[in-house]
Amino acid sequence: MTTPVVAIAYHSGYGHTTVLAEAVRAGAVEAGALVHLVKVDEITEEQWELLDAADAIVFGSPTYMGTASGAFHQFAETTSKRWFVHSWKNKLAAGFSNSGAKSGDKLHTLQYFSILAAQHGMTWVNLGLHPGWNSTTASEDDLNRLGIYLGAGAQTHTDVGADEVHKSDIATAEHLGRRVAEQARIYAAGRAVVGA
Ligand SMILES: Cc1cc2nc3c(=O)[nH]c(=O)nc-3n(C[C@H](O)[C@H](O)[C@H](O)COP(=O)(O)O)c2cc1C
Repeated sequence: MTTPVVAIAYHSGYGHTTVLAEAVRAGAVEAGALVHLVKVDEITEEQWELLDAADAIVFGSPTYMGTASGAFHQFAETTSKRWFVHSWKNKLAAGFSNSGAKSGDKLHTLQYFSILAAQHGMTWVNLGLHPGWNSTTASEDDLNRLGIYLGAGAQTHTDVGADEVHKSDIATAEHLGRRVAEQARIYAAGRAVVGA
């Protein structure tokens, strides 16, 4: 059985989104993937090559002013060199974001990631979970407590440290990592069968 390679390309200004990136990594490793964590604001040429060789790239950023951070946008603009030659075409993609407010417009950040993926011809992997915390019998500790389908969302109060990222959001990010690794394995096996 092939080992899927998952890269997590993320930015975190103050460490909260780093906790989620590490959770995505833990989930993907649990599902048998080889995982590379790449901080996009410190990316090296070797790490660009890791992204180029990955089966899946998971994009992550805090939501700043209703979108991904400036550092992530700078990275995204630099990916245009890959876009020109379609070198990321048919890789899998997914995303996660953290915000201070419950919504905080982070859906827009996830939509932005999915459009970035589409521009590269990548195939988007959604969260694959029903919403949690949406009935009187549900709990704030449910998986996907923020009820997002497109990717993994997290909310962390703006006056707490990275050690207080919500455990449900961490578990949801782990779920995304497992799902991306599982989908990458299925995709790679299918490609081997059809010779693509
Ligand atoms: C410049 C800036 C802009 C922000 N914009 C938003 C926003 O649009 N919506 C929101 O809910 N939180 C916003 N926040 C709060 C961050 O999303 C939140 O603190 C997050 O946990 C930061 O993650 P990080 O530590 O990985 O940078 C903003 C924070 C900063 C510093």
